[in-house]
Amino acid sequence: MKRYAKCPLARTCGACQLMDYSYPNQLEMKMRYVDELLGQLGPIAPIQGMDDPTLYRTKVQATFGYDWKGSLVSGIYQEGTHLLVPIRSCMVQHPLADEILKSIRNLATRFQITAYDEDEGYGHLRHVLIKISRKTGEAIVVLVCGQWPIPSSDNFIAALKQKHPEITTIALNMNREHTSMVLSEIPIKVLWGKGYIEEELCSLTFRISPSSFFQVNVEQAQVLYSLAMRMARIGKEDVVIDAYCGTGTIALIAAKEGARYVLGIESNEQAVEDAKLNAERNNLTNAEFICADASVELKEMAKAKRVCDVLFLDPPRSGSDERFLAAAIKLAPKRIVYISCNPRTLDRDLRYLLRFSDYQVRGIQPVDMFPHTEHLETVVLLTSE
Ligand SMILES: C[S@@+](CC[C@H](N)C(=O)[O-])C[C@H]1O[C@@H](n2cnc3c(N)ncnc32)[C@H](O)[C@@H]1O
Repeated sequence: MKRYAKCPLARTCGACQLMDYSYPNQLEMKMRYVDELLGQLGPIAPIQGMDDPTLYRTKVQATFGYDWKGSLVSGIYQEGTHLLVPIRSCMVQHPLADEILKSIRNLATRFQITAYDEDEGYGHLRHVLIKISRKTGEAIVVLVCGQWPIPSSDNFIAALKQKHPEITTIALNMNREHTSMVLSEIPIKVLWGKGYIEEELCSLTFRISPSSFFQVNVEQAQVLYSLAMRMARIGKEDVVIDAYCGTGTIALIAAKEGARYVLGIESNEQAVEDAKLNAERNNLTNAEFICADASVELKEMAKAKRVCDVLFLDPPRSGSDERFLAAAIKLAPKRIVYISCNPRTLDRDLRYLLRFSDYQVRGIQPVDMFPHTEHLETVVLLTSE
């Protein structure tokens, strides 16, 4: 395992809660946590960590404000506070993000673009969201603003593009809400560029738009999805459902594995558009995508007695819900593969499935998708045989 220097900001910034521990110790702690929570439910395989647990994040969000000298800074709020910790370099983020943020700070100062003051409801730049492709090196930059236009907006965009030819999209999200959410509900508007980046995952190409979900650690996402596919054992005759499918990653990998038919269900319209284009881009004609609430759709499918051999679900941190889980039991797939970024809601949902059906947990596989933080992903296989 590669040696790395500990981050000097870890204690102040608070995003990397485990930075004080060596990486092997972090993996041990995560393993113990999963064991305490899920150990009674089924066998747990050793956690899959990274060889080099640094510079892995390809999605970066920074908040803008001022330091005590009045200079424009960007960073993150200290956990649970409104105290902005200025960050110039982060050891878990892709290095291009630090460079782009530095340029934005310099250009904003030059063009007298101010940081948005949430309490006063006054100022321009509130946050910047950056998404980077490891494969192509391209980047999307979303300017989250309380006011638009910002001073010299055209010159600012031209100068940013010139400084970073890697940026292929610059977009705007207006956010004047009193909220901790970075993006508001107002649709993101592309100001310049093609509107997406392309990433490679498990030998497929994926288009990622500014608002679509995509795993932030691409290297570990490949590990996660490969393990999920191994659990799913997809056969040539299998009908597969990928619920909460995002841009279609799991669905399309299952389609490539040779499933007869794959249906992806996702509630974010832009992500569904991306998923459809991703199917075309990868010449996969055995996958379809619909924009719907996963619980509503699965309930309809169960009512219509639709066939499903393998059901993947990869819900947000809040987990799935009883309507979805009850419909999954009724649909009776041969295998359920549950991918979760929150062991607590995973535990809650698994207990529901075990209580109200004959499904048994056959395998639990933790994957360290977020080294140095307290977060992790877990894949679980359930069958009723
Ligand atoms: C953890 S992400 C998983 C995405 C995808 N499987 C991947 O790995 O890229 C969860 C996804 O669920 C979607 N989502 C949230 N609530 C939903 C719902 N009720 N019905 C369908 N999709 C939902 C989100 O938009 C997001 O794309």
